[in-house]
Amino acid sequence: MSFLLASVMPVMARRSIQGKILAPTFAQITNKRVPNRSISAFVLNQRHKQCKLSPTFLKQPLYVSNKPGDTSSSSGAAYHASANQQIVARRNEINRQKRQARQKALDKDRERNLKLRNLFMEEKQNDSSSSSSHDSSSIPPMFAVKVVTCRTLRLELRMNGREKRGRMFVERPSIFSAMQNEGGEGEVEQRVDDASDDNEYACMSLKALKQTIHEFFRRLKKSTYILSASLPILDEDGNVLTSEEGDDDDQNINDNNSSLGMWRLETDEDVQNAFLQAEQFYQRHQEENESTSMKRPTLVIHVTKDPDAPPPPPPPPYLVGMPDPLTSPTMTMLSFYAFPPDGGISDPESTADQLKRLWRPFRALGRVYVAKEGVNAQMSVPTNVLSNFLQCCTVKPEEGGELSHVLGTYMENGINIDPIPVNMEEFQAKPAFKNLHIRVRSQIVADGFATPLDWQSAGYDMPPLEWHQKLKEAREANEKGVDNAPLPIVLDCRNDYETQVGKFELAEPLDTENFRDSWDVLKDRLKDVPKDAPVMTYCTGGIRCVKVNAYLTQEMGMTNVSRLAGGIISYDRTLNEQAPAEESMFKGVNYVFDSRMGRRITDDQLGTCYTCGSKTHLVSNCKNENCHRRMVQCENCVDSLLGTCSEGCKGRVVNAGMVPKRKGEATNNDVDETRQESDEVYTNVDDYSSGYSSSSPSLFRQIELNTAALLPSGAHMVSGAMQGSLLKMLASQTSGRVLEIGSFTGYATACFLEGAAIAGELGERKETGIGGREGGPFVLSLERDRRALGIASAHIKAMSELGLDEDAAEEASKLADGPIVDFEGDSVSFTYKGIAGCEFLRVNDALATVEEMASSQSQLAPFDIAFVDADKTRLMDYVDALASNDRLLKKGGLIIVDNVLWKGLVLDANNNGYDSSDETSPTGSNEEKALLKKNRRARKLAMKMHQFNSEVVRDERVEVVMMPIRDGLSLIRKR
Ligand SMILES: C[S@@+](CC[C@H](N)C(=O)[O-])C[C@H]1O[C@@H](n2cnc3c(N)ncnc32)[C@H](O)[C@@H]1O
Repeated sequence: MSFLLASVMPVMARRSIQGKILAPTFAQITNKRVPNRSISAFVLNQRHKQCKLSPTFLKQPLYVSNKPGDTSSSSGAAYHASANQQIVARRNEINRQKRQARQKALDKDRERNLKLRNLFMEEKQNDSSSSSSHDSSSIPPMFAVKVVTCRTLRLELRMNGREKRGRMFVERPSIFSAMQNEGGEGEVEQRVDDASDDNEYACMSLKALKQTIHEFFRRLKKSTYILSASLPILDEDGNVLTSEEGDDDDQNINDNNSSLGMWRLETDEDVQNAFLQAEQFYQRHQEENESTSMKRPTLVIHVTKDPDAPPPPPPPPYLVGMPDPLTSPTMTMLSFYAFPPDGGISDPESTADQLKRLWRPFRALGRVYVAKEGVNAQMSVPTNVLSNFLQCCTVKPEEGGELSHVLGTYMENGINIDPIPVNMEEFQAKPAFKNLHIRVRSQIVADGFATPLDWQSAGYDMPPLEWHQKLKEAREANEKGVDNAPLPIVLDCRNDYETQVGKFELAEPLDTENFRDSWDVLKDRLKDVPKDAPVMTYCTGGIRCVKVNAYLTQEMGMTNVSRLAGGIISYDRTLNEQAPAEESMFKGVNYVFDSRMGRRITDDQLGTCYTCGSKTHLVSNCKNENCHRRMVQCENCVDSLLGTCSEGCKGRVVNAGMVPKRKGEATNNDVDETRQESDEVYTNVDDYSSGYSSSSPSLFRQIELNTAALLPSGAHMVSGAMQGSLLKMLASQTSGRVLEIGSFTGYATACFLEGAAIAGELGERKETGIGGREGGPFVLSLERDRRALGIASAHIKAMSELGLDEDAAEEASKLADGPIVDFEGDSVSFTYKGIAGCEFLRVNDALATVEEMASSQSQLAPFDIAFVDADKTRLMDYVDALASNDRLLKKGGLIIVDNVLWKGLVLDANNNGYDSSDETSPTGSNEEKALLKKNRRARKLAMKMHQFNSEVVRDERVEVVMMPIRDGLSLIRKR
């Protein structure tokens, strides 16, 4: 009977089935206190112990270990790690090949440019030494070629600017002089055979000419065209006249109208003849004109659409007559997922490419995951092409469809379409998505299973109206107290923050922080429940319930399992469309995963404000970008805490120049539309200064996102964009040797490494090559937490292999799927841009290691910068160790200490000191002050920080500049 009781728990119950508090009040949070004395005793003991435990540093081998993790374990984590590794390996290989090809092209370009530059020099010399009589030996070593494209090609290939026409230079090999001298055109045929080695010259072969043209007009590669040539038309000063747009009428050229002085280039011989004619024309012109602007032989090449080329295949029927998506007045939000049968998708990479190609014409935006098991998409599509888009996803191959093996009938419950399209202006002001990201993942919903279940067998897919009826009946039976009625167990399979603001009546939240945690909760909840008990599950769009119900039926043997078809989104829409008079059984807000963060279904306020405990329906993310906590927060607290989650984060935003959103960036606001703020206007100088600082590369943002996903409680510790950019810039001004104390997830490490590489590239490269312990640009980062190190090293691995931009960010984004792979061993090393070394060292206690480094005679070359960002209670000890030894930190080197403003609380510490009477009787009428004072630990640490600041500024060995950036950064220069 207990499960029946649980299943009818009152909607507003504050405890979940796990007994967890649904949303802690501020008092609950701050009541978790650690007795003061035990903190300092613990620190002292640890330090004492760890000094003895940390002899490893000097024995560390200099080795590079990028080996993949152990996948021998049979756990779900191992399975996904191994699947992920395969994808990662493949992606890496593709990227490596792309990089190689890019590099090859660049090298070729560079070589060519160098050659041309030399030829120009030669030309100049010839010019100044040549006599006024123009013999063939004074012919400049380059031809000028004017390339003009025809109108059809321009339109077809959307060519613009310099792609329409342009001038290029091609080398004139010595063979040309020989041809001229030995009888001109008639000899050409013979010459070509003799000069087969010279076929790489654009003036000698059609292939080489086309290749050269492609280097300038890259889009031409996509079309079939013909080449024709003509001699230049000169004005009276000998300037080559530019043809007007439209001169190069396709018809004229296709007719090969020799009266226009053009001739087709179809063979190598044609090409050589054309260039010979250009040269003869040049010589004649030189002889006839004493002074002329024509500097070198010039040929005009006309590129025209080939009339005999096969016509392009007809567009698929769903594109025929499609309106221009850019003219759509609204955007429609939609979502769908598919689990194709028979082993799913055999090649997710190529399916992802196919989706990109097929969806490009619709100008759709969104986030799409493709994995072997299927596709999961959340998108915004211009409403005027919505029906075309839907057709593209579902139409059969015989009707021109290409996606029916992946989507089509395998799309569970079709496509969930939001009934109310978003006005385009509104959408642009606050875009739900900014791009179309189609990403390959090991799973479309990370579940943590060792082997995938059969997703085709996942219980009954209950239509929304039937679901509605069932819930109504259950509510009635519950109210009447009908004992024997088989009340269903209604399970809300979403995470805790989603259920906090809205759920179905009678539903029990699983209250997980992560979907992967669902299985233990389900086992526990249903352990005493008969196998045939009715279980109804739901989630936002239905995809998670496919997995939950597959688990319930296949792993737990439940026989009467159903799920809400299309999830809450479909329920909401169906009820509105088909039974608008019915009262919704879902109350509150349906949390959604785009920047809207929620759709309000009823006015009920189910959420409990994270900060004050009052009722609300608002969901937001903390405005402190280093925290970004997702939370339920009432309007009053949003106002008083300036959209942050705590006084600490508010302090950061107010007191420090931390990075709020950039100009034009989407905000993750609450669901109340009236509360949106303008992205265009800066209202404080911190926002303004970050908005007008150079933006950070994508990888850095991804490191923040990964940290928020994997180690959310520490997300605020990440240096962040503004501070990170400063660290990078400082490192770039030194010789690039940085000691970081406290790596965490590698944000600052990545910034320093970038700075070190810049320093390495600018400075004189050391004989030793790549920087390392013994010299050169090098970042050594110390950390004790293996989980953090696992993540940090994955980030730096992506950076060293793929750089800092989209590719690296995409690679790093895969980490967010988890699981966290703990760092194994003592150290790992990387090389960035072939010049800067980076090493993570796992230590027991960073201070002990630093002291050891300072006192030993190691081979370690001195550092330029030491970033002290680990434990905050022994800062002066770190400064002592670093200031006392020039072999560890150079004379004149920088010690950078983070968090010196301690959320602004150092002001209190400075003015009032720490008074323990505050603990029992907080004073002051101001609510903000009262809340602050409750945070005893923060205040004690602020006191410590204030003591450090006071001590270090008086220290004769150093000079201090304290910067109010982010949480306060002190630059301490060793005199
Ligand atoms: C504030 S975070 C570092 C953030 C990082 N520097 C960044 O900018 O992204 C502090 C890190 O120091 C580590 N840490 C704290 N005390 C330490 C100690 N005594 N020895 C080594 N690491 C320590 C913590 O595990 C944590 O990962």
